[in-house]
Amino acid sequence: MLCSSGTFRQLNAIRTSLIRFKSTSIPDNAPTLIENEEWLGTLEDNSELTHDANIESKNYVFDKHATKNEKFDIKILSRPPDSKYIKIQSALENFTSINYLRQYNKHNHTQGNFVDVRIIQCRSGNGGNGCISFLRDANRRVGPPDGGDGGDGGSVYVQAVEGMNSLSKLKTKYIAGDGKAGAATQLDGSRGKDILITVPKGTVVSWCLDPKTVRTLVETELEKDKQKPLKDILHEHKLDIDCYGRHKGDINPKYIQLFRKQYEPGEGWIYNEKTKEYHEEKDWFRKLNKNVARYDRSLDVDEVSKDKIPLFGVDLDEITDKPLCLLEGGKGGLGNMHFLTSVIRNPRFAKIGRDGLESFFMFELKSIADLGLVGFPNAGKSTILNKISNATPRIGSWEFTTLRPTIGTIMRGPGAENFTVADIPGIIEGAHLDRGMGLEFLKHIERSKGWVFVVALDEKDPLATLKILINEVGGLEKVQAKNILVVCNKADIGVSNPESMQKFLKVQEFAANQGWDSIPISALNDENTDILVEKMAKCAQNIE
Ligand SMILES: Nc1nc2c(ncn2[C@@H]2O[C@H](COP(=O)(O)OP(=O)(O)OP(=O)(O)O)[C@@H](O)[C@H]2O)c(=O)[nH]1
Repeated sequence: MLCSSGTFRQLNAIRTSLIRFKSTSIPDNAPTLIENEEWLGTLEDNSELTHDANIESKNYVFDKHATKNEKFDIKILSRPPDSKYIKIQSALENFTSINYLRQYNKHNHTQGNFVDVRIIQCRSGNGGNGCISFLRDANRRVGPPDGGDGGDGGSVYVQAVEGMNSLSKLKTKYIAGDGKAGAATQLDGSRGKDILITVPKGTVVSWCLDPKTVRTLVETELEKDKQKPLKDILHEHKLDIDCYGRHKGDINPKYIQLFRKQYEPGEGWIYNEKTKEYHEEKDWFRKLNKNVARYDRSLDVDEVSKDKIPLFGVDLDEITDKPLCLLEGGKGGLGNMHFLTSVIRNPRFAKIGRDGLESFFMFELKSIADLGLVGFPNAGKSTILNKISNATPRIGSWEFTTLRPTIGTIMRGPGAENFTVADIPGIIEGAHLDRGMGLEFLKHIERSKGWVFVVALDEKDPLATLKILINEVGGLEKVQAKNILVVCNKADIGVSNPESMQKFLKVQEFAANQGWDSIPISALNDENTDILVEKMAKCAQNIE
């Protein structure tokens, strides 16, 4: 395009003034000298910072989800004011999964897609480093500092969602992204990528040990005594842990304190051109660092207050609306633009980013269904589930057909609520004494609202069987805390035999004395199964 010389001169004048304006302007989002001095001034307070001041900042996030029941034995070693933390000691078995360790081959964890325990390594991202940079333009070789801050490291979150019923999709490692370093022209580094681990409703997430460390210990112990049961090894070894209460002054341990590998307050500088030693000799740097050390301490306090995991686990028994932060990313380091003061014109230093956190977590799927079927092998549990639900469990007339839980959803048509039922691995007599699969099976129905005891009427004494079952799952008192229904299956066998009727009546009387409902059915012939569904639906409702 052609233009007259006058217009050209005008355009040129505008361009020059724009360039001049740009080159001489002080960066607009960098803190000014006055702001920096004010900020450093606020750090001059000499009172001691304690993490008590901030203790509740993260706890409320977990409060709703921290498991209510104290599930295992702990010994208190010391408490404040004798120590900073509530120091506890507890057996190793509480911080690992026996089931997980028993099955060295990870494929053993699965039957189909069902996986109920995983030990997972998680790491939140490190913060990016602050940048050392100075504005440069045609007029100034070294202008004011303009090094941006490092980005914060990504965090690791967990959330219980609809539509999952296994932990099989979880990875063995989740690593959040590191924050990017800050850059010249006040550019802050980008935030590291967050990680969201989605799990099924009913998952409990607890802090645990690195399984490799535990295996090494187990192997060493087994070298000494090959016969020693795994359970005993894990029970005998104790672990000391630093804990914290629910709130300031609480002397009962509720949270495990996690610690970052972190620099000491006043450390964590990066220097350019001049060395650390050069700076440390200068009064102006020492004075600045005294204040910045206090800033570091405040970060420390903030981290300590956030880096806590409920001692007995995070109970995701409901869908969580918002993800819960398991490990928070490290904060990004300050760029040199924060250290411009009337004394320090050329801050050739910046702060490094804070470290992220690394930890192992045990994910256990605890409540897998509203109801759990409880019965010895061959009682007909799989057949029942097969008849009343969409599940297709394996059925066989031999013991231990069911090795992993099968979950069936019972659809009750419009207007009626559906419910889920789990057929769990067969209980055998002595399971509570660790025979067979031990009490592993119990954890799947521990949280179920109701238990459905299944006995077979072709047995000699179904009532005696029922009593043994009650004993195996923890005794009458424990059972009474649940909604209970007693099912007498195989009612077709000896149907014309009055003895069979007598067996049912005995069971019914015992059940009624406990306030429980009972029903005779023949799962095989589909007899009484419709009434069974109605009774089960009642059993699956919340206890008033
Ligand atoms: N006669 C008769 N046989 C039944 C009835 N219900 C189940 N059976 C048979 O009993 C055997 C065992 O049934 P399952 O349903 O596999 O028993 P289970 O309790 O699930 O057994 P595990 O999976 O080993 O715990 C099978 O041969 C079934 O056909 C019934 O009502 N009447």
